[in-house]
Amino acid sequence: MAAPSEFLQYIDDKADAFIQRLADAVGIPSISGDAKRRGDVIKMAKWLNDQLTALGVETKFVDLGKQELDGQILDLPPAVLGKIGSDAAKKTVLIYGHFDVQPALKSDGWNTDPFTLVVNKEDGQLVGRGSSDDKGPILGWLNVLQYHHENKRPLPVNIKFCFEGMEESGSEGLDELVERESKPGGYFEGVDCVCISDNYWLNDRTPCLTYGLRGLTYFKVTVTGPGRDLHSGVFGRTVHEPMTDLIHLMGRLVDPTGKILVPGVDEMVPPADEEEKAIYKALDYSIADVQSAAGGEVALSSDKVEVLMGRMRNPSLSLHGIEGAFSEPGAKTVIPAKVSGKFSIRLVPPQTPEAVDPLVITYLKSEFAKLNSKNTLIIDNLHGGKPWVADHKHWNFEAAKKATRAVYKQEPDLTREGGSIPVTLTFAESLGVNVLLLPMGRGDDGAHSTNEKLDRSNFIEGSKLLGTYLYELAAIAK
Ligand SMILES: NCC(=O)N[C@@H](Cc1c[nH]cn1)C(=O)O
Ligand SMILES: [Zn+2]
Ligand SMILES: [Zn+2]
Repeated sequence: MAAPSEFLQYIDDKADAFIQRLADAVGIPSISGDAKRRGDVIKMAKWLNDQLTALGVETKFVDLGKQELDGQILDLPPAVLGKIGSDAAKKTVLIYGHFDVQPALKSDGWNTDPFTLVVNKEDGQLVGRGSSDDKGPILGWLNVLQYHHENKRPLPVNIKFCFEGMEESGSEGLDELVERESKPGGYFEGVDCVCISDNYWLNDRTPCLTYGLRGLTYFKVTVTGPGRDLHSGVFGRTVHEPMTDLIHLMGRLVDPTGKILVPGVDEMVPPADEEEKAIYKALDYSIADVQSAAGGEVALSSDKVEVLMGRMRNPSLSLHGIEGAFSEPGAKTVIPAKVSGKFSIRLVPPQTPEAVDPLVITYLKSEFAKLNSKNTLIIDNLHGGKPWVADHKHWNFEAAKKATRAVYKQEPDLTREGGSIPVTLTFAESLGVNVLLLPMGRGDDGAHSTNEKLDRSNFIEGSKLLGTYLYELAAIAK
């Protein structure tokens, strides 16, 4: 069943109003990882709830409990659940998205205020934190709802919504909710398939459907010893310096070619055979794409297949930062008393946090022991999630393929994503249904980075895609 042309026209006609709504959403700095912004994440939950109810969705907030962050006990932002339609003759699709964002400061290198959406008339870019990850896609669903509500048109499928405000910080509390509500009599009872729009095309020209995500395990490694910060002229070469120990440990985790040095981690993953490599070779991707998205000529290899496998089917270990280190301008001659290094490992099947974490912990302890340092090592695992791979021949993917052809007049790439959305696997396992990732944004959107953007055409055509997918779902026999 093709989407009505009236729907497609409506999305074009309302484009400016939809962009204004995106500006309103971006204007709420809903940073889940910053204790000071927790009120804004909750404000964003309320904003989204108001939008949904105004468009005819029956909603409810679900309290997810409390969290300890930066030494404070904070309320977790509520999940926003919704449902619209209960026609037993129609399929029921569960839509997930997240309304929290990554931190962003103008001083990180943004050209404009991250929380004021800038509409660039020349190149059509909508610049602001969350424009692509994940407020734009969430609002794409609202755009679809608005057409049906305003024009009193029935939706082609029943929809259930699950929106959370902690995705960028480990989705605390969500797995329990999903597991509970997937049981008979639960909120998600009757769901036939799941759709998540929260990742990106591989490049800036070819839409894609995504059937895999990497998992994640995130560590904080603290080295402490001195009772307070010290003068390096007085204590240099006199005491064990926490930063020296930490840098040594961090330097033993991964080599400059990306090889993970923790014994057993890379080795868990079987090498790709020629048949699998052919999948990556066929994708519309080039070294120029990765370099243009990265903003520098920094690809690890000149072989496209190697680069794609590094992102899609191999694990990676990234060093993220050091808390407690001197990082201000100037030349302070300090020996920091306590420093915490942060790193994470992206996991691929068959890796799980349960299998990888002990290897990391044992290795860090043995490397630290070799230093004969009198400092203390503390290892914390902050959060984790398993990788996920789906059947891309399922009717859920078929519907999305048809929708992509209809809207973009292109065949979508089939990709595995390098990022992580831990709840995806929980949906797949708890509900026992197929999960599809249907991205709206492009590979160069700069999610998690400075000057994050969503192209106007991706927002508008992407809204058409999401609506058309619902019509194509309705047309396919289960
Ligand atoms: N768009 C999905 C995404 O960005 N997911 C995050 C999840 C995460 C986990 N810990 C912090 N963030 C990702 O980094 O992949
Ligand atoms: Zn996201
Ligand atoms: Zn993200």
